[in-house]
Amino acid sequence: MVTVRVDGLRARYGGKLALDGINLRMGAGIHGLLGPNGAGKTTLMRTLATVARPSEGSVELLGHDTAQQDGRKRARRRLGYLPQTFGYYPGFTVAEFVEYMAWLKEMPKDRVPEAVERAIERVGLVDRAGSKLKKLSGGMLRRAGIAQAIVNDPELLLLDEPTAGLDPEQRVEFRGLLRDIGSTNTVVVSTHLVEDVAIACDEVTLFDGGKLIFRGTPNELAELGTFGADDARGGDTTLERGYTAALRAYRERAVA
Ligand SMILES: Nc1ncnc2c1ncn2[C@@H]1O[C@H](COP(=O)(O)OP(=O)(O)OP(=O)(O)O)[C@@H](O)[C@H]1O
Repeated sequence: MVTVRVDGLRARYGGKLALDGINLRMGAGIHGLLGPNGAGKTTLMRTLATVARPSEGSVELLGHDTAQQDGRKRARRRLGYLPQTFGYYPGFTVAEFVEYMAWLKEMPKDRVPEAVERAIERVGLVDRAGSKLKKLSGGMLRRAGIAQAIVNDPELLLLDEPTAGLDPEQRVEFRGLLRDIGSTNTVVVSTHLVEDVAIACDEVTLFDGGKLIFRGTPNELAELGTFGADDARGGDTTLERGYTAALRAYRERAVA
């Protein structure tokens, strides 16, 4: 089932196109968004989260047309979003923060306490549930951010650089959580880390300069790198070389 349907999406900041003619379909599973700085990943995430409005094109989420106010409202109740940088009240505890976000998502009141407890447990922060956010380490704060994103059991989960600041053990646990959620729901993860994509994602979408330049499985991206195995500049793994090869091929085509 298609849960994300994007057609002819353009996003402009002033005169600059941050996303240029994006067409995309996604369903259940884990989808990785890759690309160099400024490729447009965060802009796409913000658009899917309905925080940013497209300059052109249409975005349908879980069957709701986000051009309509009512469609955005309905979609928001069913999605979870971890922004790259997120605002919070530093004096809130982890539990208060997750509860507050559940309230913003208009969750039924009687479901909130159990949902908050479960979300905090799933990110491994039970022993810090009563700690103020300002006292948390960067990795713990990010886990609190993930907890608020999943508190409503979102059918569409959008995570912008979720592994930034997580240590290796937390990364492994986080990937387990992603697999769990991605087995039935749509998860979109933006990352700089090619290895995160290799291990966790079912599908990779690569962007450069606001354009979608590759879509396929991690294996298909890695295959692009097998021809440059002796070219150390392309990366240390076949996936890194595939990533570099896809970017180079696109840039060569764009110049020609
Ligand atoms: N608020 C803004 N005002 C003006 N330009 C912006 C704004 N936000 C993003 N841009 C521009 O839009 C383009 C896409 O940026 P975006 O943050 O979506 O890329 P990204 O792939 O997430 O990059 P990064 O990997 O560095 O986070 C860039 O050229 C960026 O400079």
